[in-house]
Formats: sequence, structure tokens, C-alpha cells
Amino acid sequence: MRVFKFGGSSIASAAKISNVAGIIRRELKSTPLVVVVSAIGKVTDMLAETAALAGNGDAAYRDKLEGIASLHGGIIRELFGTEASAEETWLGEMMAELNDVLHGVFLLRELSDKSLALVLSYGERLSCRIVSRYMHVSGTPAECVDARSVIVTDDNHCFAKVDRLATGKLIHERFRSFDVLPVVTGFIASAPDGSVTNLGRGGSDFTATILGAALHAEEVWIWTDVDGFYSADPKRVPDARVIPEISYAEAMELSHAGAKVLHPLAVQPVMKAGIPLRIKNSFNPEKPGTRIGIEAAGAEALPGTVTGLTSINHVVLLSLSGSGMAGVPGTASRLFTCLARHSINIIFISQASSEQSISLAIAPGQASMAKKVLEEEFAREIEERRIDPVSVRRNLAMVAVVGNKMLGHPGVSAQLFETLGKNGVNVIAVAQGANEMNISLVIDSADENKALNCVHESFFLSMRKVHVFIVGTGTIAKSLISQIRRHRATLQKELGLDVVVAGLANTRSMCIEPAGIDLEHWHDSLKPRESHEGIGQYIRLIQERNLHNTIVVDCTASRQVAECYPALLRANISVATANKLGMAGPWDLYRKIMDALRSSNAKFLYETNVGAGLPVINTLNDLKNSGDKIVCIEGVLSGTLSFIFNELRKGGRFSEIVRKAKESGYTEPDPRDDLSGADFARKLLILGRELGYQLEYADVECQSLVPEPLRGEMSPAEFLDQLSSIDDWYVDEMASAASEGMTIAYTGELRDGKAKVGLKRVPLESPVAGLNGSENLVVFTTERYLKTPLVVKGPGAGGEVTAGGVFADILRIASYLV
Ligand SMILES: NC(=O)C1=CN([C@@H]2O[C@H](COP(=O)(O)OP(=O)(O)OC[C@H]3O[C@@H](n4cnc5c(N)ncnc54)[C@H](O)[C@@H]3O)[C@@H](O)[C@H]2O)C=CC1
Ligand SMILES: N[C@@H](CC=O)C(=O)O
Ligand code: NA
Repeated sequence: MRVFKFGGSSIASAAKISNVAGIIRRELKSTPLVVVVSAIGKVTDMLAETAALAGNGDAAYRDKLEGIASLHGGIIRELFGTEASAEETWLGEMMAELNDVLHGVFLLRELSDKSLALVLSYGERLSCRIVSRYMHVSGTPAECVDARSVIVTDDNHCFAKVDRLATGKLIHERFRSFDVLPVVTGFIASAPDGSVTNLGRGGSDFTATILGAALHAEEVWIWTDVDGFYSADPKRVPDARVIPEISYAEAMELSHAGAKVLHPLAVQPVMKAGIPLRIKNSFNPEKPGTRIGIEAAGAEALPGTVTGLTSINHVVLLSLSGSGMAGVPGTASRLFTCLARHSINIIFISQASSEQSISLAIAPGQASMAKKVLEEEFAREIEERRIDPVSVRRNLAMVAVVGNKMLGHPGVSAQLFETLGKNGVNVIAVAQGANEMNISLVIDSADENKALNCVHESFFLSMRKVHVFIVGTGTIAKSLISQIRRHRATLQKELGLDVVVAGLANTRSMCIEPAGIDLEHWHDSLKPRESHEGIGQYIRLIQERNLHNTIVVDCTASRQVAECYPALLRANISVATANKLGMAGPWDLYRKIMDALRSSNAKFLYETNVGAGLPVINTLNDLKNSGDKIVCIEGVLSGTLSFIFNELRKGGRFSEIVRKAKESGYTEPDPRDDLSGADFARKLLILGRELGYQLEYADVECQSLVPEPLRGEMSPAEFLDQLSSIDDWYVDEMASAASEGMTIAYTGELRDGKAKVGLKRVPLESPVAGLNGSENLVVFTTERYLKTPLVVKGPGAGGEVTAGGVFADILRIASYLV
């Protein structure tokens, strides 16, 4: 025999009741059933509101009551069709009776718990009769059983305590044998004087497990509108999944803090009797649901030590602190007694061993009252300054990780705090009981979703996500997007890493899609930006989204974007950038970035700032961090300038080569940034700063190849059109150098904190003269690499190699985050 309980959501309409009837009929084929029903969805709330209005002497209760009558009337007419009249007559009688009760409450303007319990009982009495009659007329003989005849309680009317012994006996007698399907009212019971009581909100679950335990049911199934206990609230954690099996204790831990699938009290009767409970979805009955039993069976349970996460969205933290608390027995006792006296429920408690402070989380609605009564209780100590005024911290949430197997398993809290820390979630208070089944944390409400998602991913999922927000949709960004698109599945398979491009923006348009932009058609998702905040709007929205493992990737050449780095880092958002205007920006910006980075848990990587995808910055830092001393860094660090002279050597014309460099994606958005030497100079500036020199851009000696007349305001296109005026000069210059066995190249050098870039004649056999295409050449002369310098050489510009370098930086950040 099984006991089935259907919640209000499962019977909220005629169609849903008929669906439930189908489930019952199907299951009856394999085992006898006892069915428990809640009130029809929302009806208990409507009854409570009606009663409250009547109690306040507000005649509007009649309209509410009318609403309740017509809700049930509609369902009856739909279910019973032409046979509805008998049921409608009965409904009319019930409503008249209820109206009398409410009228009394209205006249007296007094709503006692006893009257409220009576009013609320109509919800289950109505639903039970409707469901049982419907079963009956649709071919399954059934009868309505009023639980008041079998469940007896004390006289605490709205949260009554069950007399288990007497109840057990009555249940036995009533259900010793039954040949028609019993449909029992959930939630309600009777007091010793015969008045109606109820078992507290959600009490129908309790009715079901009391019946199940007394009748030695083989299982108790709670039918609801979700597939079972989720590993976290699916509304907040999209990747949450149904937990196949959990223990009774875990179910209680999970249902205490917010997971509203099951009333925690309901677990006790079946736990004692060792009867499994199952949570099932009446709208998805094929799903196995969650089985709650003695031990979570290994095979089916999710791997790992943590079973589930829960959260309470709004709590307030009260702290009682003061130097006069340590070593004074009785303070805690007075604190708790005082709160208990005022019926203030404590959700969370924490006291550190210094005994200087006790923190409590309570519901926000009780905070002011709690502060007031505690300050009265400790008035003397506060006056004598042994205890401080009670501090109240609002806008907080409580998150808990729960699991049987956390007991004696080192590393769970380490993993928990590490994940939160890397995501910049500040933990305000912590509590873990010695049963080690639950670690509860109080955090800022704004961080709740982020915390739940990163902790959930860390404990439950083999696939870890990073959310990438790209700025810029030009050459580098385009290559990056296509590299991520092509390589994503491999990363998922081989590294268990999902690189989700959650945002894109350029100067005019943007798109934010936390679940991931379709990278095949990313153009279509870009929408014009409405606000005039510039990129600030995008950055603000990224911060507001507050997704876990967020990386902003800068593929622009914009100063405005670079100026956002400090704020991003302070918000614990990591940055990977190809844009040099941060690291080579004014010293003040550079300092701000470095300061923000030091105080942040986020990462900031910029390998492509120098030599594009070539390992220049990482190589330099490896040398430096391992104790080598850099004597000199020299070579060619401009892909564009390298390309120009490599092509001139083959006989090309200057202006045409520059055009080709631009078309090949080597140049800066404005090629004058390359020809002026500025881009090269910035790279040496960055390397100099890496070495600890306080350099400004102006400190770099820089020779410009932009002809004087072309330096003014003009578009890159106009500039290119006018550039041919200097083609002949280069032809002559190359010829003159060649006549001496030399060639010209644009090179740079950083030595003793001094940097310079410019044109130079070099022998034809020198390595610089042997470069091809956009190749860069970086020569590190160090104490260790003195006779034979360390050389990094390869293409130093272009979409694919640069995007590859940015992608590698993203993956470095990801491997830190996940
Ligand atoms: N092209 C190359 O070989 C290399 C480029 N880089 C750097 O990569 C960056 C991008 O270069 P490319 O893709 O070649 O340039 P690009 O001109 O093709 O693309 C720049 C993109 O940034 C966007 N953008 C500019 N200002 C913006 C703002 N304020 N807000 C939002 N979006 C803005 C533009 O709309 C455009 O989509 C530059 O900083 C460059 O120095 C670094 C290494 C190599
Ligand atoms: N425009 C740059 C691109 C790399 O930073 C160059 O030409 O080197
Ligand atoms: Na590089």
C-alpha cells in the first residue's frame, strides 16, 4: 500500500484534477492507495485573506468569499458537466456555513486561532470531496475521509501537535480494511474538544506521512509541480538538477532552508518507520523524482560530498558584541530566552571563540522588534559599555551547502570558500554544526545568485563555465569569436570547460546573453545601444548581471575601455586585453590598474600587448621571477613596420605595402599609430614597466615615419590616399643602403630603463634583415643568456595569431577560476 499526497498545484484546475485521477488509476493497478489532498492551489491563501478581512470588520471579505465559491463552482461544472447540480448544491451549503462563520468573525471583529483554523479547514474539505466524487463518477469507487476523524492533536489550533498514539489507533481502526479509494483531507485535524486544528502551513505532507507510518505503507509519494528535490533552486541556478536519492536527514536540512518541495516536519514519521518518501511531479509522472530514504544509495546518488544547496533570499544579521561578553556565562542564554519570549525565530547562529560577538540571522520582518527587545534586555550592559548597541545588517541572504557525506571529509569548506573568494563573494558570517551536514553562510543579497551558481558548479558539475564578455567586434574580436566557436566542444570534452560568450559590444551596438550568444550568427544578436553612456553602459550591465567566473575581453584600441579596468578588477571581474592603452596608458592609469589588481581576486592578462600571440611578456616575467637580470631587450616589435621593411627589401612601394598591412589586419585601427612608432614605443613602455621602471610614454625616444604634412586631422583612408608622396624616398633610401651592403629596419631597444625606437641601417646578414611578413624578433640579453641571448621570433601581428594569444589568456584565467 502506498500513500499519495497531491499538493494544491497538482489539483489547481479541472484539467489538473482529471490528470491526477489518471495517475491514481494507473498506480492503483499495481498497489492499493490512500490519497491525501491539499486545498486547491491558492485557496488556503484566499481563505486566510478572507478571514483577516472579516476579523478587521471589513465587509470586503464577502467578495473574497464569492471568489472562492466561484473558483470551486467553475471546477465542479467542468468536472461533472450535466451531473454537477448535486455537487453545486453541496458547495452552496458549505459556502453558506463558511459565510456564517465569517459573519460571526466580522461582527465580533475578532479572529481567534480557533476560528482561523476552522475557516482554513474548508480548503481541504472542499478539495477532498471534489476529488473523491470525481474519482467515483469517473469509474473508481472512492470516498472522502475527513482527517478530523483520525488525526487528533492538542488545542494549539493553527500549529497543532499531533497525539501520535491516539492518532495511530484511530487510523488503524478506520483503515483496517477499505474497498473503495480513501481520499483524505490533508492539513486538518481535531482538538480534544472536537474543534478543528491544523498542522501548520504545508501540513498536508505531514498528514500523508502520519498515515503512511501508521499504516506501514510501502512508500509515501508527495506529488507536486517539480521533478523532485533539485540540487539548488532551479529559478536561480539554471544548471540545477534533480537529486535522485537523498537521506531523511538531508531532506530535512534542504527543506529547512527554502527548498519548498517538502515540509521538514513531515519527514519525522516516515523516518522513524524507515518508510521511503518520494517526491514526484504530477505534470511529469514518468520522471523518477527524488527518493528519500535511510541511506542515499551510492549508485544513483550524484557524485561528491555535497547533496544540495539551499538559500534563504532575505535575512537580517543581528550582532550582539562587546568586550564585556567574554567569559560571562548566561549572556547567550539571556539573548536566546529574550528572543524566544517574543517568538523571534532564529535561522542561523554564530559565535567565535573570542566570545566577543554573537551573530544571529532572522527574518527581516522581525528585525526591528528583535533589536528593540534585546537592547531592553541588555540595557544595563549597554549603558555600562560592556555590550554595544545591537547591530543590524540588512539586505543579506543565507546560502547553505548540505550533505551527509560532508562529515569527516576534509576539503569541502576549502572548496566552498575558494570558489566564493575567486568570485569576489564576501562571506559575512559562517555556521557549521558539529554534525557537519550543513555549512551555512551569510552573504550580500546581490551576490546570492552568483554564489549559488559558482558553488553549484564547483560541487555538482563536471563542466565548469566561464562567462566571456567581449568588447570590440573588429579584426581581433572576429578571429577570437570564430576560434572560440570552433574550439568550444573540444574544450568541453577535454578540459570540462565551457567558454560561454555572454556579451559582445562595439562602439554602436551590444548584446548580453548570459546563456551564451549563438556564435554562428553573432552579428544578428547585436542591437544598437540605447543609452549615450558609451561603453559604460555595457560595463555597468556586466557588473549588474554579476555572473560567476566573468572575464571581460578587450579587443578595442579604446582609451575609454582601458579606463574601465580598475573598476572591473575591483568588482572582481577578470580582464584579458589586446588593447595596449591600459598598460601603456598614463602612469596614473597604470598605477590604478595595478592597485586594483593587488586588492582583487580577479586576474588581469595582456600577453598580446607585446608581440601579439608571441610569448614575450610571459617570457620576461619567467626570467625576472626566477631571478635572472635583464641587460637589454631589443629587436622588432611592430608587425606592421617589420612587414613594411621586409616588403621594401623585395622592391615594393611604401604606400602600397602600408595598404596591404592594413588589409592583412596587422595595423592599428589607424595605421599612423604604427607608422609614427607609437605602437612600438608603447610595447617597450610596457616591457619597461614590467621591469619596474616608472616610465611614461614621453620617455620613449621615438622616430615617426608619418610625413609632417600628414600628421593632422584626417581619416585613415585619406591618410592612405596621400601616402604615396613619400614612396620614392624609400626606394632611394633602400638603394643607398644596399650599395653599402646594408638595409634599413625599424627597431627598438630597452636598456637601463631607457627605451628608444627608430630607423636604423643594419647589415644585410643581420637577423633583423632576415625577417619575413609581420615577424617580430625579441632578443633578451640577460645575466643567464649573456653570450647567446634568448630569442623569441614569429608573426607579431594579425587576427589569427593575436586572437590565439587572447584566447590563451582567457584559458589561463579560466584555469585559475575553475
Ligand atoms: N591587429 C593586430 O595584429 C593586433 C592588435 N592588437 C590590439 O587589438 C586591438 C584591436 O585591434 P583590431 O581588432 O585590429 O582593431 P579593429 O579596428 O578591427 O577593431 C576595434 C573594435 O573596437 C571597437 N571599439 C572601439 N572603441 C570602442 C569603444 N569605446 N567601445 C566599444 N567598442 C569600441 C570598434 O567598434 C571595433 O569593433 C587594438 O588595441 C590593437 O592594438 C594587439 C595585438 C595585435
Ligand atoms: N599594429 C600592431 C599589432 C600588434 O600589436 C603591429 O603592427 O605590431
Ligand atoms: Na605576446
